[in-house]
Amino acid sequence: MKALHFGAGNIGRGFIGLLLSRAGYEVVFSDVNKTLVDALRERGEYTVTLADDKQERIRVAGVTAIDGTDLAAVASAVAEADLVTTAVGVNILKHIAPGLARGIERRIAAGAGPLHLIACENAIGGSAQLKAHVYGHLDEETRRGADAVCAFPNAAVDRIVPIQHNEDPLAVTVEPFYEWAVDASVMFPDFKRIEGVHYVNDLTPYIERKLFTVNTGHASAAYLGNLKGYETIQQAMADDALVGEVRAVLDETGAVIVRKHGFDPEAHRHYIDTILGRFRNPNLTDEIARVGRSPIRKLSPNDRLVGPALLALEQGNEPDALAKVMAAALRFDYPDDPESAELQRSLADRGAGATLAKYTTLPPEHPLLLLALKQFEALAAELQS
Ligand SMILES: NC(=O)C1=CN([C@@H]2O[C@H](COP(=O)(O)OP(=O)(O)OC[C@H]3O[C@@H](n4cnc5c(N)ncnc54)[C@H](O)[C@@H]3O)[C@@H](O)[C@H]2O)C=CC1
Ligand SMILES: O=P(O)(O)OC[C@H]1O[C@](O)(CO)[C@@H](O)[C@@H]1O
Repeated sequence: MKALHFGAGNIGRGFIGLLLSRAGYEVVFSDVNKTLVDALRERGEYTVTLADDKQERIRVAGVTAIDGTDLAAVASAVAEADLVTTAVGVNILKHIAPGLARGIERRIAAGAGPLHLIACENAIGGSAQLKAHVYGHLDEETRRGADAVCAFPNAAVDRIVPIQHNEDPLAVTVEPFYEWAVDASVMFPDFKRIEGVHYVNDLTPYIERKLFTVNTGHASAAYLGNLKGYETIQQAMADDALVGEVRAVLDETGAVIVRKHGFDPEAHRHYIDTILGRFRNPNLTDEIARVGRSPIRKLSPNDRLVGPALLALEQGNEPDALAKVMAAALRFDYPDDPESAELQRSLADRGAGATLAKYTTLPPEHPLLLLALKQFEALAAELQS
């Protein structure tokens, strides 16, 4: 069995590649990073280290790679695959779509069997977004053919994998915890189960609980930590006042999730505590620059900040703590991050109100933007004093 995985980065090697290899797949990575591709091809294996006291090292063998810029090679790999997964970043899905489309055309022409394509990105409806990009490159008849043999189950993936600073470009250190939930409701019957994957018939509660707790909490620690001059999440999480603010955010998102999906409030409190413990992991160094990266994506309407804040308002609650994190996101000034640079330019040119309206796509008078603007002004006053 062959799995084609797009993105040989931190999650690709440290999570998805590891689980697929353990499940008996030969894993073919597609990546545009030549160093990674060459090393995977030459060595055919890499090591994953678990970031706990034992520092267990796991050898992942039987892997190889193709050059993701070579459209013909990508199409061939898609044509031969038994499973396709991605961990490239949700904004990159459109760039891998042409190769997937050419491969799907070849599968249909050859009468190949059914194929699941699972986007393992931090986003709601990641695989549905991938499908829309791929279908944009197919004609009407091929789309009908693809409907019969391709399924794009959405997924929620959870494992903290910081940016790696190892001499070996393939070595990757990951937290021991992981969770991979996949929407089985759209999968073909009798699919091959992957050990470690949790198949569910309704993914929404899982992805919203994960995105609006792990990712909201992590982004909050990053943006609030950045305001205080911290460089790592571990530094930020050693600041009790800051942890109190992150908890206030997670109380707001927790109320939303518990009410919307009927989770047990006590169990959800326990989930929050576990996650705060994961952020503190002393065996990892996770940079605020990584966790806060792409602030425009993180301020978009369905993402980890605005998404739960809008739901809180719908439920009649004012999400002040979330609004403060939205305001703090505007202060995330990392010139090497293209989205941060764009946000800073917009802030300088248009001001906070218009910038928030542009990137959240909400009307300027929307109650959430008024709350975030109030928080932004309070932050500005605090920083001046
Ligand atoms: N790092 C983490 O802790 C977690 C990350 N995620 C999600 O996983 C995804 C990947 O994140 P990371 O692994 O951290 O990022 P990463 O930057 O380490 O890996 C992304 C990889 O995609 C490759 N890539 C870029 N364009 C490509 C293309 N056109 N074709 C093939 N490969 C391409 C890059 O070269 C890179 O190796 C993101 O959506 C992220 O939100 C989800 C859960 C945890
Ligand atoms: O990859 P993104 O969406 O930019 O955000 C980084 C996120 O990845 C994670 O490491 C795992 O989901 C989170 O802890 C963090 O919030």
